[in-house]
Amino acid sequence: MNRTELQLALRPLRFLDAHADLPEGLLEVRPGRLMVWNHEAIEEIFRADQRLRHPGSRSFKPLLGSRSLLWQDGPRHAAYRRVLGPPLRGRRLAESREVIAEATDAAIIGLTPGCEFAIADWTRALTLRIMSRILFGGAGDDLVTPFAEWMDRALGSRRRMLVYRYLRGGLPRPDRGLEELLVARARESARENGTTLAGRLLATDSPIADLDDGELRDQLVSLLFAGHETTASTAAWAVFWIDRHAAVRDAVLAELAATADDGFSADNLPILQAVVSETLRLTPPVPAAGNRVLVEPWVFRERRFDPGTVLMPSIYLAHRRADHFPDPTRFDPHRFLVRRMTSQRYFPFGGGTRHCLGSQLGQLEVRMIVAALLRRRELRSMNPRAGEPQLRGHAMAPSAKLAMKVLSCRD
Ligand code: HEM
Repeated sequence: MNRTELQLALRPLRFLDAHADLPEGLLEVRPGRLMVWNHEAIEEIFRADQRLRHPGSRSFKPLLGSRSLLWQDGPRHAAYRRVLGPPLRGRRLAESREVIAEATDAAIIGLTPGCEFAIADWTRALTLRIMSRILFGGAGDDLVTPFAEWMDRALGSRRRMLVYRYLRGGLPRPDRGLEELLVARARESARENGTTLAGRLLATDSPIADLDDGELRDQLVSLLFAGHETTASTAAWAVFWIDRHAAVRDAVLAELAATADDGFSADNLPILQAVVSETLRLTPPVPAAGNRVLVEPWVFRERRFDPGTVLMPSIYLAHRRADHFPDPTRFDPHRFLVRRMTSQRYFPFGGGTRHCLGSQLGQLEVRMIVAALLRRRELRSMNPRAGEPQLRGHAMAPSAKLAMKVLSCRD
């Protein structure tokens, strides 16, 4: 490992901030490994995505499994997207609305006046329950609790994560008992309720119905992981940013007071949606999209990159370019009300053939959680300095120390 890689591993955000102004938007971390945030290069990479390889990160492969759809390529990957994509977008999202509303309702009841709670833990527990119900049809404490404990063991401490990554060959797998429980729950759900995500994965007419237990396990873990950590961080950051900006809070509250919409329609709640978009810009839960590996030579601005070069699209750096986002470190949802962002400059959900399958579901959850919280509780941050951007695993998540206090109930 060279000096640059060491700095990136030990102090990733400080390292990224120090390079944000590099005009070319490219940085060779070591020979054959390129961080990319130049918008023209990003456009080329996402356009060529089908011809690139997506091998996944060394540390996450043991966690999610070597056959996770996150690093499959070719027809098998396309089949996964055909099966999982439709229920997670468009009108079919209405099927998840009740699940999100019920789970959020139950979580808010526990927030009584005077209580202080860690916002990131609270949103994480909630979004894991939601994802578990969408996947299996039931939240199941026997499954959700050990899953959350395992995630915390793997990602809860940056120091521990570095030890796993560099000394133990990757993040830890869950206990065998939990893996077996996940698989059994999925097969049971598919027998009883074909409309769950597990039911769709295992439907007899699905192009991937031949899944063996090992490959099924990898997809269940991947969906639970990708579907809750990211959404939880976004919701927690959104609550934090709203708390820090009184004018934004007032504007969102006024918008909510003028409609009965629970957050389902972004069109009815443009200011709340702008808050979600700006949260995803300034504190993107996934700071770098998945690694891409060149299969053919690539020439960009007269520089030639050989096959085998690993490209790392940096969402964090692209979102902090001052020429694209004036005063980039300022939280300003207004930018999303006056301008349409292009997908090479703003890509919190990645792009190309790997564009996040849950982008619409994730934003829906965040809107509904934030809308319900603001409507029903008056909150204040107890220690805003703990809201300093930081990483949990590879993801950006507020510190477990960031606490909110319930000042009063509004319902
Ligand atoms: C605000 C919430 C979320 C954010 C910011 C987010 C972000 C991302 C990003 C950056 C990628 C990588 C894309 C790339 O490499 O180009 C990704 C992939 C993925 N996400 Fe999300 N995600 C979110 C919510 C969800 C949810 C709710 C699900 C639920 C199913 C989900 C499922 C996936 C899957 C399956 C992939 C892999 C897609 C593929 O490789 O074909 N995500 N997400």
